[in-house]
Amino acid sequence: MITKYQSFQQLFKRLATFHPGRRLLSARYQSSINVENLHAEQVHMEQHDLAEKPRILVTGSLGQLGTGLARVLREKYGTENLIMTDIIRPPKEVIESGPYRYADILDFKNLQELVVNCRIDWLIHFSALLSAIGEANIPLAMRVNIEGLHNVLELSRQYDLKLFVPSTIGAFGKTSPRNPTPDLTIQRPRTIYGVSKVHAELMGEYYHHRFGLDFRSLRFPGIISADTPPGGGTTDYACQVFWDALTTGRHECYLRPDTRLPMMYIDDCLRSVVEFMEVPDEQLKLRTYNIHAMSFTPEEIVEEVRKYVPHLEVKYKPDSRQEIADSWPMVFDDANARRDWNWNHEYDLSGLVKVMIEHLAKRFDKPLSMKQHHY
Ligand SMILES: NC(=O)c1ccc[n+]([C@@H]2O[C@H](COP(=O)([O-])OP(=O)(O)OC[C@H]3O[C@@H](n4cnc5c(N)ncnc54)[C@H](O)[C@@H]3O)[C@@H](O)[C@H]2O)c1
Ligand SMILES: C[C@@H](O)[C@H](N)C(=O)O
Repeated sequence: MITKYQSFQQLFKRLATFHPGRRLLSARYQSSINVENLHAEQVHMEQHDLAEKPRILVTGSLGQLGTGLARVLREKYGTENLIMTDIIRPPKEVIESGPYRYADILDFKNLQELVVNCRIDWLIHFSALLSAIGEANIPLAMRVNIEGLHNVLELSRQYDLKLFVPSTIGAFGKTSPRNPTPDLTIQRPRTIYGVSKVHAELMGEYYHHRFGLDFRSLRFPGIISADTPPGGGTTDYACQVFWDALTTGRHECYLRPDTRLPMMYIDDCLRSVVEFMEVPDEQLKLRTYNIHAMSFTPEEIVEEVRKYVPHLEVKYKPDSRQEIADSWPMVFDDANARRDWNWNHEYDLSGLVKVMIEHLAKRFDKPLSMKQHHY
């Protein structure tokens, strides 16, 4: 009856390798004793498995990164396979774009129910309080960033989920080498955000070694996007400057003009998550990798924006975010990501400015003039 596969074990092994919910299959096949039915079942399971894509739950999906990631993942894995969650009342377009559920990262039972009822295979954990907003509400940041992480780690262990938790340039501090900052070095951040991210990196690595959890993390630079506004970080100025350039023509920057930080355009960031989640486990030498694209100062990005908006006026008025920025990497060393899973960015500073200006010009209905693209 078993034609292509020599034995029951061989068939089970093959099916188990390409099914994301390995435990379910293993339970099903271990308890199956009707060898007569195996051939029919094999054909059925293979068809099913080839068509099957991972079912993914994204926490904190209405933030700067989540909405775009949901769009990208839905294109790749199917609309119904991606469940967006957050504690925010969703706008109409989100409700119309696919499944959305309320999920507070502090409510373990509710998350558990979602994982079970929606048959989740991958969990992408985006809920967090970012660096500046975290300093403004440390008790809440500890709950969301640390207790929240404990919940997703436990859920992922119990249900054998592949877990992605982003880390950040903020996971380093003044005592880390800052130009460039390698993957493995001193990490003594001085923000609750950074401390919670180092905790996440270490806990994920621990769960990986202790329980075999497929934990993956990328340390993102500051992410720049035109769709959803950033959520209270230290790198937000690099998004705001575009809005201001195309609306008021005036920008007040809360960092000194020479503050150098690593940055990345959102399309590169979202692509990195998709590519990284698909890398075979045995190819990964680390559970957390730095990824880099470009590095610039406020005065450098302003100079580039002025190529499109020459009348842009900028004032510099450093505030408490300056101290945070001064403790972060200036340039990320991402050689390991490039070597182990072929990470590569597409957007440099001029590419970033061009695409941001094009997006926002459309949004604010300001057509690009032919002459040097100036407004
Ligand atoms: N944006 C960046 O520049 C950047 C850079 C490095 C790393 N990251 C990381 O990427 C992830 C996403 O960042 P983002 O920029 O989209 O952040 P964001 O602040 O824009 O979004 C975070 C989301 O978490 C949600 N949230 C807050 N409390 C919650 C709770 N109790 N339960 C469930 N959800 C809750 C918020 O409603 C929000 O939608 C974060 O982990 C962040 O640390 C972001
Ligand atoms: C860098 C990143 O983690 C976030 N944008 C912040 O500034 O807090």
